[in-house]
Amino acid sequence: MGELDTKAEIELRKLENDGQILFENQNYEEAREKYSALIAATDVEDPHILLKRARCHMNLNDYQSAYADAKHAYKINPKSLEACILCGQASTQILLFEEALNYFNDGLKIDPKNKTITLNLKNLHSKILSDYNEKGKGAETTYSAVKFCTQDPYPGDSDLLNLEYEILAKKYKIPSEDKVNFDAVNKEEAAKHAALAFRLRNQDLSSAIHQCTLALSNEPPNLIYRQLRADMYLEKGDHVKALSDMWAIPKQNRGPDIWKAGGKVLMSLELPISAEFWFRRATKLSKEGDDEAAMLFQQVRVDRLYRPLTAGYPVKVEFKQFGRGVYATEDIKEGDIAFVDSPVVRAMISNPEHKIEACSHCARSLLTAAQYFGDALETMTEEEKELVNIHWPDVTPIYCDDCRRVKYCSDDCRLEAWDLYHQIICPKLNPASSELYDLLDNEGWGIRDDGTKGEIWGGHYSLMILANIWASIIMEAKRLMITDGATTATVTHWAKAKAPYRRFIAYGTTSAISRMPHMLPVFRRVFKNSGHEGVVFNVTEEEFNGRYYQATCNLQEFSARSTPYHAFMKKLSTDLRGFQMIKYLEKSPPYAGFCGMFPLHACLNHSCCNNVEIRDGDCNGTPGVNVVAKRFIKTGEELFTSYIDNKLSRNIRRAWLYKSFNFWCQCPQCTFEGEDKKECTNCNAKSESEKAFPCCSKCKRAWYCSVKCQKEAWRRGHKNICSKQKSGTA
Ligand SMILES: C[S@@+](CC[C@H](N)C(=O)[O-])C[C@H]1O[C@@H](n2cnc3c(N)ncnc32)[C@H](O)[C@@H]1O
Repeated sequence: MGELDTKAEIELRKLENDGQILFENQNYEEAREKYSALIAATDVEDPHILLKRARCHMNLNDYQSAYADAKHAYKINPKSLEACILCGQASTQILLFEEALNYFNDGLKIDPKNKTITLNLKNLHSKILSDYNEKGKGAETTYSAVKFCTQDPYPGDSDLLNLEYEILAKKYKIPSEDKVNFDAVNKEEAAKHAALAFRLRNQDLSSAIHQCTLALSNEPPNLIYRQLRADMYLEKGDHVKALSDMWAIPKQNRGPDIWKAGGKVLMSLELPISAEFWFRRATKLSKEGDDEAAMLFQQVRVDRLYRPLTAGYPVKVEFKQFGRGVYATEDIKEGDIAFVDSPVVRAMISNPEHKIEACSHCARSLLTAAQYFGDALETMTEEEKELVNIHWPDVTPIYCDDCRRVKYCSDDCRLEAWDLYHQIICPKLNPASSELYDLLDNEGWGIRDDGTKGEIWGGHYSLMILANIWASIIMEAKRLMITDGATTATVTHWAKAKAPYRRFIAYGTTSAISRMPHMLPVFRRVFKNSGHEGVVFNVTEEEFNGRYYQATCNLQEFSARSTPYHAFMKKLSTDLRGFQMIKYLEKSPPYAGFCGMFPLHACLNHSCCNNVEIRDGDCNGTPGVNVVAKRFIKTGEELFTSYIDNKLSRNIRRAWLYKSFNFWCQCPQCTFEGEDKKECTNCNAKSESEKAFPCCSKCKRAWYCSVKCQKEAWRRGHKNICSKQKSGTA
């Protein structure tokens, strides 16, 4: 046996040596074959061999395979500098720029001065820039958010519409069906009064309206007179009467302008569903050419959806050129909380380095004394240990009774999670879902359907975000179906169940399925079983892509601000013996990281000179986010967060934002900062010599061809951004 082993070992070593020699002789094809044979022959996955094969792939321009091997090596040993570099290089080639940046940054944590990484980062930036230049700056001004937003009705809107019609009938005496008197038509008499009305319109509006009324009493079905009177009522500011006339014009005869004008009146009467209905018709009839109608539609919709969320905060959500945005309704002082928000869905971020337990439902930290104090706990005196025992809160997790794979901080959380989503993905009830937890435990790796081992989930965030979204949609559809006494979940049930997630926009340039082709079958297996016959949910390709990018665009990291350590400190401060613990309490506690989708926070647009920052904070007693003013924000001003590292140079910032979020940033920082030393930041004149233009002596981020340009730029806005402290989202 021993001899056989040795023989096999010799064979393996020979394969490795041959591979090395072939590689050195630049015969990458054959070297790759040797390494493949070596990998197939060994049970133990060796990151060194994987990296060697990855290098062969790189030289053969097979970047996808190089990335797969390098990532495999990185998974086995995330502390390998080589793996970080190769992962970064391969992902740069396949245009996964964010991944590349993350890998290079990981590498810099291991070796902060690594020259290869510095060079590769330069290469990455120039790749992003060439992408940016290719796509062109022509797109900069053509962006209009309204084109991306649907006008589909929300489930339940038809009931609300009927309610609004009742209000119109009762309060404003506008009947839902027009009851026009078609008897006694005297066209000649009518025409005389109408002619007078036209003549008087610019001199005496009230008399003109009176004449038009006489015309209509002589010829009630005349739609021209009715529209004329509606227009004049609008001019006079008598909106309800104007609406009454517009209402009396049969639907098929209303032109887009009437629908739009009626929508405006309904908007002013605070009847949003009817207003949406009228603006929708105006948009449709104008063949989507009427941007004002489309914009008004979104403004009404946003107001009705977000007003409940902003109640009690000095902010409101409005729809403008860049879509939804958050605006101050009162002055907000520096350091004040503008609003707090809790996630509609959340999941823990996997951090194999320090795994801090937390409640998987509400994100409360379950940090133990052993995790905080480490080895010091062993060496403490008996009295000190006693202090820890008495004052460290009980953080024993409560497991799901059935699967025992999910932890909670309390029975309340366990029960709530069960009711809202967990029973759909509890492995005890739905065995297929154990795959999800296995993938979580293995950072997205597992055995694929074709029997090979490799990465299955390749997202930047926890796959439980998507799992929890779908599970909660299924649970809600099921609940609605049972409440209605139905045996199958209807289209309306599904639409209502999905409604909370319609608030989040999605943007992505590549297909999530092509990025991780092995994941969709797993989700399909898990969600086809809801434990209820009439509730069948198919994770379609569109659903997978859409939700994947919804999460990508809107997720925010957060963690519980108050941890068991803080509770311990508080209790200790009331204990006279507490002082002896001070020496152990210097380091801040480790946090359990979560990511979540927050409905109001997701409306914050980006600026490179952001005026708010996101901090961890409680919302209704559970961990959420606080949106805090970084400086004084005037009433009416928009609140901006930052999506990126603001310290990057202008062109890199803009290229990143374009690539990841599909917009060219036009914030003051981008407007009044230059990127080319030989181009005047103010007038765009190019330097005729090799010499750069003189730069702003303060911030050194703008170049001017003349003192005149410098002064002009300063006045126009450079002074507001010059030397402003740059910071990313906290
Ligand atoms: C998290 S959302 C912010 C809210 C978004 N405006 C909406 O209507 O849902 C991110 C998206 O908002 C838009 N956006 C954010 N900041 C922007 C800016 N400074 N200029 C143009 N569009 C921006 C982009 O479409 C981006 O993909």
